[in-house]
Amino acid sequence: MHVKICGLRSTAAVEAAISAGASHLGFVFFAKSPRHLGLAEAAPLIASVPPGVMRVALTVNADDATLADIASLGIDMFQLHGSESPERVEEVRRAHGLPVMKAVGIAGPEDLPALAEHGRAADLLLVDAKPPAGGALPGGNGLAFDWRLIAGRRWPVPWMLAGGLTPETVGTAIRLTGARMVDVSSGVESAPGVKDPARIAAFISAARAAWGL
Ligand SMILES: O=C(O)c1ccccc1N[C@@H]1O[C@H](COP(=O)(O)O)[C@@H](O)[C@H]1O
Repeated sequence: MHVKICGLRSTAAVEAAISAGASHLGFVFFAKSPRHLGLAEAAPLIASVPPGVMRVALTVNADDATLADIASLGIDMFQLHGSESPERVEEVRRAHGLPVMKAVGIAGPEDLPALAEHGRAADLLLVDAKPPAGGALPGGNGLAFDWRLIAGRRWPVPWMLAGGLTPETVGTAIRLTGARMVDVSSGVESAPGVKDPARIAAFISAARAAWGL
C-alpha cells in the first residue's frame, strides 16, 4: 500500500497521515508554495517520522547547496518537481546519494514521451497534471489530467499517480490507470496548506478499497 500525503506543515498533520497509514510523507521546500517549510520548521517534523515511513523532500529546480541542507535533515528521497532534465536528475542522485522521484506534468499525449525519458534517470516517476501556463506553482494545484491517457502504460521504473486526487476520485483514478501508488496534497486540505485529518483518513481508506485491501 503506497500512499503519499504531501505538503505536511504541522505535527498534527504528520500524526494524522501516519495514523491513517500513509507510506510516504511529503515536505515542500519551495518558497512560493502555501505548503513551504523552512529548514528550522521542517527539522522537528521530519525527525518525528517513525522508521518505515518514507520522508520525501519536494524541491523545484533547487541547487546543490540547497539540496545538501535539506538532505542533512534526514530525508529518504527527493521529489524534483521543476524543469530538471534527466541529466540533472542523475546528477542529484549521484551528488546526494538519495533516490529521486521526478515529477512529469501531463496534459495531452505529447507529454507522455517525457515519462520514458525521465524513467531512464529517476528511481521513481510522479505522473502529475501539467500546471496551468503562467501559474505560480508547478504542482499542488488540485488539477487532474485525463487518466485514460496513461491507462495500461508502463515505464522502466515504478510510478506514482498525482494531480487533483481527492477521497472522492482516487478509487476511479486507481481503477482507470492501474496505479499502485498515489499522491495527494490539496485534495486533503480544508484550506491551502491546512491538512484535514478526516480527509486524509478518507483518502487512504478509498485507495485501500480500490486496491482490495
Ligand atoms: O504542493 C505544493 O504546493 C507544490 C508546490 C510545487 C510543486 C509541487 C507541489 N505539490 C505536488 O503536486 C502534486 C499534486 O498536488 P495536488 O494533489 O494536485 O494538490 C503532489 O505530488 C504534490 O506533491
